Amino acid sequence: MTTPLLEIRDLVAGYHRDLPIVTGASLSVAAAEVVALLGPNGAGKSTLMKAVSGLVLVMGGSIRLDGTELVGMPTHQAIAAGIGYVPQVQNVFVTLTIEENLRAGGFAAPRTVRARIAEAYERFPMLAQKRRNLGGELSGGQRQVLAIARALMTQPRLLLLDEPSAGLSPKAAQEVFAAVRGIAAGGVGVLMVEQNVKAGLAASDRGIVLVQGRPVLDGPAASLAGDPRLPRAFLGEQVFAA
Ligand SMILES: Nc1ncnc2c1ncn2[C@@H]1O[C@H](COP(=O)(O)OP(=O)(O)OP(=O)(O)O)[C@@H](O)[C@H]1O
Repeated sequence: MTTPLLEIRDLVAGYHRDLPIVTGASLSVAAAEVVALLGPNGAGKSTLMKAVSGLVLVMGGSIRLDGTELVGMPTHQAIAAGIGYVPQVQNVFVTLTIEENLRAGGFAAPRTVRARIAEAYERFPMLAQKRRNLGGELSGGQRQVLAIARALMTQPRLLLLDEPSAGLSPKAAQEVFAAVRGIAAGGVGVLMVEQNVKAGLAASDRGIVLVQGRPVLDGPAASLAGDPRLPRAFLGEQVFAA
């Protein structure tokens, strides 16, 4: 079997040493795969993403990207190793132009910024059209696209998206999901937290349900969408992986 792009084993992480939020999570993401990370409010989805990005305390376990251990790496090193992270809120600079936002996203690799911006404009023509507009002038969906394009400026191998469809109309959400599929088609692995279970799974290859800090279901998106254990897990019932 080939090594997955991201391999998390027995991860324990949180904000205080004596209060783990992620309580022993194991999961993987392959290159070119979109994985939806689902689960009830407070399950620890965002905390898990932050652990991969080096933004919270890791008390145990391992997080490997293409075999390289990320635990203990500061965020800038995790980015250099191939992690791209789009947080749920405040993910664009509202007082900077679109082009300045992209430039800021490429700070870690200044020599390739121009080429990356050209790529971003090719992938997302809307950003090229609005390059001189401020981030704060974009619609919600356009902001998400900018936030994703900004994260792509460092050419990540794994993209972590925290609720990219939050607050968007169904049409805008579909546009963001289409962009995500396009990015994965280029070989990038995507781990995406989603509250919108149906649309999130429809845009993903696989789904993982996190409850109280650990995955309780993990399977192909299409079969998980119709799995009766899915709503039960959200309601707090104990479910067991098949
Ligand atoms: N900065 C923080 N300091 C301390 N505790 C926090 C912090 N951020 C989140 N938590 C706690 O961690 C737990 C999990 O939060 P997290 O945001 O990871 O859940 P989630 O599954 O992403 O939920 P949601 O869908 O509501 O965003 C919650 O109990 C929350 O109160």
